[in-house]
Amino acid sequence: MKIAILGVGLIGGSLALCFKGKPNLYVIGYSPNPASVEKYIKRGVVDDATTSMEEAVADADVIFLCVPVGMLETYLEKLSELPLKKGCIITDVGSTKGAIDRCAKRLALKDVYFIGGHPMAGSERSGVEAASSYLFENAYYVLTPNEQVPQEVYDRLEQLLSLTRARIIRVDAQLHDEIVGAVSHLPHIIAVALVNQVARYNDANPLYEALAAGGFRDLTRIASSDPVIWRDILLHNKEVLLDLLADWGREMELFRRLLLEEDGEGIERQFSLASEFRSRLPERRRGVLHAMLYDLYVDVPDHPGIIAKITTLLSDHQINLGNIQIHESRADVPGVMRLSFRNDQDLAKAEQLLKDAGYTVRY
Ligand SMILES: NC(=O)c1ccc[n+]([C@@H]2O[C@H](COP(=O)([O-])OP(=O)(O)OC[C@H]3O[C@@H](n4cnc5c(N)ncnc54)[C@H](O)[C@@H]3O)[C@@H](O)[C@H]2O)c1
Ligand SMILES: O=C(O)C(=O)C[C@]1(C(=O)O)C=C[C@@H](O)C=C1
Repeated sequence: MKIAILGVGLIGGSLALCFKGKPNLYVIGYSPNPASVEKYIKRGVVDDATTSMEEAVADADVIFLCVPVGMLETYLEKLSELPLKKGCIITDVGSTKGAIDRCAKRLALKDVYFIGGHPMAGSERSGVEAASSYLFENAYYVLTPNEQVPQEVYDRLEQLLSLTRARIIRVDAQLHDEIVGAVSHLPHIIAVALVNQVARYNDANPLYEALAAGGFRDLTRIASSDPVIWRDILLHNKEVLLDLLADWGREMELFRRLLLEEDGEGIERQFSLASEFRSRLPERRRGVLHAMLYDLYVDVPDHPGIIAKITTLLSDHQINLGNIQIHESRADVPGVMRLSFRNDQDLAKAEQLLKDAGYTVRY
């Protein structure tokens, strides 16, 4: 089976890594940029790569469009003019589904099929450098086939996507945009607006930055997401987001009123309601981010070589580190290192070792 991936970035690269090396699968990547093509090959995420879209899609059984949402329609239009293998499935990974779904209907493709797709997994990072074969593990992967897609075709794509170890779910394209607007797009807007609000205060007094601790960081990780990717997503879900922002204004107004009236009970009620709903959210046991479930934090003094000391201690005891992050590393300020492990046993072993070595360990 030949799989063509157009745009081998975070998502395209992660898909490629899920497929590459599997029996009877051949993965070819496409980018108009020769330097990107070279990079895909050098990093070994694809079997081959090319700057020719014609070559990438010729005889392909499945084509994945993994470019920014704003480019998807242009790509689909280009594909509709190329000779493709009969029965070929074209799918995308865009974070909005309505517009591309309407485009596919308009193009009325012949002998090939379009099925919209959207893996509900990602990161604030972008580019093939951030790709991982674990990215989709246990995450939901939405497919939005229209009524013209035969069941057999849908099943073929579903079977291929089972290699991502994601949970495939079928959703209407418009409903997808409404729900994902609320659980993904609106949160990105809020994170960015909050960071920008604080950044303005920080211009006048840099103490804001110094005191921005866990709460601010937890809530705003996604504010570091790629500006172009998110420009396109927001513009392609405009109507839904305008309604959601109006609703958000009402949520904020409620808090304003509770404060003005010094309604402590009302404030408590809001926190209890939120906590109750949040505790019901399914745990996101997925690949790279799955490692978050096995995280611990170590306070690290500002000593030269401290990172090497900790990682050597762990590797000397055969403990595999999934990920490592330094949260603060300014001179004279103790830092916090986040260590992510792949399983419970490694986490427990690491905790004991680090404590025995005199480090302060927290969850
Ligand atoms: N980032 C996420 O968390 C996430 C999650 C699910 C779906 N998506 C969707 O996946 C798609 C890709 O996003 P990503 O996060 O992998 O981004 P990315 O920036 O990592 O990858 C985008 C790819 O498209 C290519 N590209 C960019 N502009 C192009 C252009 N003008 N012409 C041709 N190629 C171009 C880039 O070279 C890169 O290979 C988007 O449609 C996005 O909405 C993103
Ligand atoms: O985890 C993140 O960083 C993400 O932004 C992932 C996320 C999300 O909002 O959940 C972002 C965009 C996608 O289309 C799907 C998933």
